[in-house]
Amino acid sequence: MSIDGTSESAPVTGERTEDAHEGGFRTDMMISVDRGGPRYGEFIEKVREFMDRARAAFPSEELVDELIDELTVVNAKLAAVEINEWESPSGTRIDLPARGNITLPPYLVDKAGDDGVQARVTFTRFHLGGNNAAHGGFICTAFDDLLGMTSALATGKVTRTAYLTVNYRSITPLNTELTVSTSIVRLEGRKIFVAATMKDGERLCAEADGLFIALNPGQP
Ligand SMILES: CCCCCCCCCC(=O)SCCNC(=O)CCNC(=O)[C@H](O)C(C)(C)COP(=O)(O)OP(=O)(O)OC[C@H]1O[C@@H](n2cnc3c(N)ncnc32)[C@H](O)[C@@H]1OP(=O)(O)O
Repeated sequence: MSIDGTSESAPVTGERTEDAHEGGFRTDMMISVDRGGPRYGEFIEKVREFMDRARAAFPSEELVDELIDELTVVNAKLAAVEINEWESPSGTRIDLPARGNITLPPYLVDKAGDDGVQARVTFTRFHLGGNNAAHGGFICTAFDDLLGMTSALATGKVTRTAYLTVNYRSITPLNTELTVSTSIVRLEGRKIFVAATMKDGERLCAEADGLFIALNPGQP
């Protein structure tokens, strides 16, 4: 059944029409660790493995034909259970790496407080930039999400990125557990200045500084 229960194959709109929007990221994130059941995390890992394998594969024409048929079946099953962004397990399952959100590189949070976050992130073949190094855009994605989390925890408010500057200091390897540490630089009214590092052991791979803005009520 689709979001409104009227169509079996509604487009992926993410719209939520039955409730007024309270801000860029809803104040009630409708966090749950139950959605999708106890094996949902395993499902997400299979999807991530698929993304890695699709990126790495050189299939024959016959295999491509076969895969298209199989994926058509899988996509139809998922289309039949589409739901809005607020209630989807992907993004709200805080018990899973990166909240079960396949848009993000998988990370595990070790510490999260109002002064910063420490996490371990691992880039895989899907995140390849070139020559076995991570793509810079995915490094930025990891920083953006973990700094967004940092800003939210420091203020208790819904925030959005105003700017994010990333300096790539050395090669960021794939298939290696990297540590990300974030901190609050200063708070000025609605402005949250933040910073972060990403390291492979002691080696600095990348660092970031950013400004997040606490949204006003109703701000998109
Ligand atoms: C636990 C869950 C964790 C979830 C984490 C998710 C993280 C993901 C975060 C994102 O990726 S958000 C998506 C990317 N960002 C956007 O799409 C934001 C698009 N831009 C906007 O919506 C607005 O420009 C913004 C909300 C950032 C600011 O607009 P406002 O109208 O609210 O603020 P305003 O323009 O009045 O500026 C407020 C203050 O910030 C300053 N400011 C705003 N943008 C700035 C900028 N870019 N650079 C420097 N200063 C800036 C501005 O000068 C001013 O300073 P003062 O108060 O001192 O006068």
